[in-house]
Amino acid sequence: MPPTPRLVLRNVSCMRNAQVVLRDINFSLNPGSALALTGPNGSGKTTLLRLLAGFSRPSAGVALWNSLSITDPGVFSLYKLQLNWLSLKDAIKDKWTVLDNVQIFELLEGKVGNSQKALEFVGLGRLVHDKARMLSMGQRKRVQIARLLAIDRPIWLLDEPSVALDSEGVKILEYVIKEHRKNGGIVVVATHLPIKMEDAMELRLPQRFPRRMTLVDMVH
Ligand SMILES: Nc1ncnc2c1ncn2[C@@H]1O[C@H](COP(=O)(O)OP(=O)(O)OP(=O)(O)O)[C@@H](O)[C@H]1O
Repeated sequence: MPPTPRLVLRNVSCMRNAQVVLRDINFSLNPGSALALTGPNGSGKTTLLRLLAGFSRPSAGVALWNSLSITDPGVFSLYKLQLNWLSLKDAIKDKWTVLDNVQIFELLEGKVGNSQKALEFVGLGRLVHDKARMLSMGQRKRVQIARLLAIDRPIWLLDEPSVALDSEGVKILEYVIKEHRKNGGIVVVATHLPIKMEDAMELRLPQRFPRRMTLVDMVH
């Protein structure tokens, strides 16, 4: 018997403001697998990530973790401890040091000793004692990647993780995703920018509303 997929979306649809945002989405993710969510602005990538995080419920269909519905209260309290969430809202406290901004997540996780190493790994070793307000946008994104490493939970849900990263930062991101998958982690990335993830599935969400033809469409 093949193993039960860890994460499954079955016939999932989602309505927002009386409009269908997602229609009949199906996929399964096993330990070590990755999914790239792509599609135009407004096609529902973040909405789908939020469903996977259990932040909202599907209007139809079901999201399963180990065959259990993730939105059932008893299941969600365990499932949420499996998740690492990275989004454009970085939850970085400007008045805290760079190290504190990672360490607080590690401490809340009941762990110690990972934050400094994680920050060094993402290239912020020299800045650990600086206030976070000094960081550039790309450095703030690196802090978020350091949190992924310091907390080290199995399911990573990443919304536009490479925005603002330079080419070295993108390579670091690709490397940590690869290592996480080698250790049996699952990675779901919503992105407009190419991120190399070997053997990743791609789900391209369709344009929600047919657009009028633009000058760019006419040229092509
Ligand atoms: N809470 C909400 N209430 C109403 N509509 C919403 C809500 N969240 C998202 N939407 C709508 O759902 C659609 C999909 O939004 P979503 O943010 O998921 O798209 P996206 O593919 O992530 O877009 P982008 O590439 O611009 O980040 C949009 O039309 C958006 O306006």
